[in-house]
Amino acid sequence: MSGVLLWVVGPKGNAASLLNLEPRASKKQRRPRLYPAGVRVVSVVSAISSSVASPSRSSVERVYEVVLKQAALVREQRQEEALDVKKPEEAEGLTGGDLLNEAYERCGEVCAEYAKTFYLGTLLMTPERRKAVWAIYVWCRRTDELVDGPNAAHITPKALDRWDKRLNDLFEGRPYDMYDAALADTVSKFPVDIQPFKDMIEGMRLDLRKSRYMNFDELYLYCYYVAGTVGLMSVPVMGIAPESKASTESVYNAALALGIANQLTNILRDVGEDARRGRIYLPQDELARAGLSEEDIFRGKVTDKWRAFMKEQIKRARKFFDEAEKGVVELNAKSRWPVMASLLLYKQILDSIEVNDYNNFTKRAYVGKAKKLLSLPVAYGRALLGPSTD
Ligand SMILES: CC(C)=CCC/C(C)=C/CC/C(C)=C/CC/C(C)=C/[C@@H]1[C@@H](COP(=O)(O)OP(=O)(O)O)[C@]1(C)CC/C=C(\C)CC/C=C(\C)CCC=C(C)C
Ligand SMILES: [Mn+2]
Repeated sequence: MSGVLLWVVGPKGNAASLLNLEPRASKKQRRPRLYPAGVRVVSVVSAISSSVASPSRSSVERVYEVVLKQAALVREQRQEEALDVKKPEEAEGLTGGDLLNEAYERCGEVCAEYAKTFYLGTLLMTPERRKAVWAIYVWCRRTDELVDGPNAAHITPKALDRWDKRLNDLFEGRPYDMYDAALADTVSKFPVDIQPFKDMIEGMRLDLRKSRYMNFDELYLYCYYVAGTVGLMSVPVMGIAPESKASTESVYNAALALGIANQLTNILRDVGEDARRGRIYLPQDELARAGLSEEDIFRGKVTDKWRAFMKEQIKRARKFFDEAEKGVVELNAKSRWPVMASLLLYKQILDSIEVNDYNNFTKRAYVGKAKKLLSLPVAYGRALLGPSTD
């Protein structure tokens, strides 16, 4: 893949590079690389904007507006399905093509490389849904890599503006490279709104300028941007079970909750690692109420105050997981299991923090292979439950 980061820092694209497919390399050479190495990035400051960034409302209210908008789009699709309008699976032959198939295949390779368990889970989905989830995954991974990858030190708000512009282009059917082409095809087939994608970029902008969160309201908005958005992007593709009687909004809320729960868990797992980068993704007011200072975090000593604080943070993350779990059973049958499995696996990171006696400063919480394997039949059993029908 060529020119991805170059495009971010300053497009060199021309009409021919809109579908930037390389000749197929040998299997060994084909390890997916998200960005070319050694690209110099120009530093220019730029203004930051977001449709959900308005200071007068709470974060929950702002995010809920996006949920409603996205839910309305999917409600329309469900009505069309009820009227037997052509489904994306059936439309495959109309939009297929070797280049597009190869683009999706590459997205699958990236998923398999970066998130093996998740990739295996997607194999349970229908081919169309699986390919679409891969395309979304790759876009999310690349977006995160901009601020967390090898070139992160050079990424500026201006570079993110370019990535944003490129997103607009692909939603309008003008993809810049093959990964974008896969996503462009996905968003043309499924009722996916651009807003959650834009909001994820906004989360990355936030990461460039902010390293402290005054209260949970601020942290919630950050978690929505970088993770809740993934839930909103995924539901239109995973689909809601046709027999589900749950409201579309409630399913979206559950999807949002899963993203928030995952990100809160990420944050709690990575406290030490983040502190070493000068970052504290914990609500400052709650830290103060627990009698903890920034120095306590940087010192990284597990004290009774820290344990008590962590217990509350873990309790809150678990509430979001519980909220999410109620929605998983409303998804299409073939999407339920992988989502439930990922939920159970991520939730267990919280258990592991407890097992580590809340030492998330120097001990990394992880879920061992045996526990991972055991989660699969448990997830299967819960996924079998199926949607609410009354
Ligand atoms: C009704 C219902 C419950 C539906 C399910 C909806 C659904 C599938 C939700 C998915 C939630 C999810 C997996 C969110 C991702 C959260 C996450 C971990 C975000 C990470 C952000 C930044 O984190 P940070 O930089 O702090 O951490 P790292 O050290 O970098 O890890 C992300 C890295 C953002 C980028 C996100 C991704 C690459 C994951 C994208 C995943 C998908 C598109 C597929 C989701 C599908 C399944 C089956 C889980
Ligand atoms: Mn990251």
